[in-house]
Amino acid sequence: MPNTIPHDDTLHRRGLMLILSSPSGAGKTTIARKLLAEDSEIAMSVSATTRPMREGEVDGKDYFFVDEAEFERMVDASEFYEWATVFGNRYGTPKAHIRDRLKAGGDVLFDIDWQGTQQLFQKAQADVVRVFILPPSLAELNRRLTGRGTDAPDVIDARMARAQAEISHWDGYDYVVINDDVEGCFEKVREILAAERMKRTRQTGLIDFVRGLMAG
Ligand SMILES: Nc1ncnc2c1ncn2[C@@H]1O[C@H](COP(=O)(O)OP(=O)(O)OP(=O)(O)O)[C@@H](O)[C@H]1O
Ligand SMILES: Nc1nc2c(ncn2[C@@H]2O[C@H](COP(=O)(O)O)[C@@H](O)[C@H]2O)c(=O)[nH]1
Repeated sequence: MPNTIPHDDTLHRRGLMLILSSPSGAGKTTIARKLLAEDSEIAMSVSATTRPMREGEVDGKDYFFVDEAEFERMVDASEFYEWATVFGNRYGTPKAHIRDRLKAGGDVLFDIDWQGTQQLFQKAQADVVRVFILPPSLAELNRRLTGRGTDAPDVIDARMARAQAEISHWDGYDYVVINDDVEGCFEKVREILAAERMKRTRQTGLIDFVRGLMAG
């Protein structure tokens, strides 16, 4: 049995599913982009949506933009891990590639709402890490949605009107982080990810190493 310390620990643990949820505009996408830029062990789950594409978004990178009929076909064909209607549009997490990536020890990052989080947690409890991001205030949330400049005033109003209902799901998460400043929030999410990666139950590759130590 091997009793040397495994060097490449990506080969020695199961991947995890890191979920970021928040009311719209609190900063999930901002934190997710930073994480993806700095951490090569995590990859984004790209959702499918019926929402119209925003300026600057890229099909296949930000979302797979599909029409109602295609979304319905994907639901019928069981192509989604989870799906939900959010702000009047449909969003879903395609299964393709996620299972294989987790098995190979790669992590997957999800930017999904509380409904999707509940569904993923029911299906893959042991692999799921749930992080809820709060804005420092509702006024600041409004400023961020407006300042982003991607949505019409009626869309922003609808998202603000849902903000408190979204926040009410905060207690269905393992971690809650206030996104007051981007760097501070990002550091906290990074620390959560680092600690979760070290969980004994995920470090399957250590079993042989520990057995070797125990055997002397
Ligand atoms: N800590 C922060 N301070 C100031 N502005 C921020 C902060 N975090 C994010 N922002 C800005 O707020 C806006 C909304 O952020 P972002 O798009 O990341 O939110 P989101 O939670 O992904 O929203 P949605 O759910 O609608 O996709 C962006 O313009 C972003 O640059
Ligand atoms: N349940 C799911 N929710 C999703 C998914 N992809 C995104 N979302 C959530 O939708 C809202 C709005 O997103 P936006 O890009 O239109 O601003 C936000 O809360 C996302 O987290 C998904 O696949 N499943």
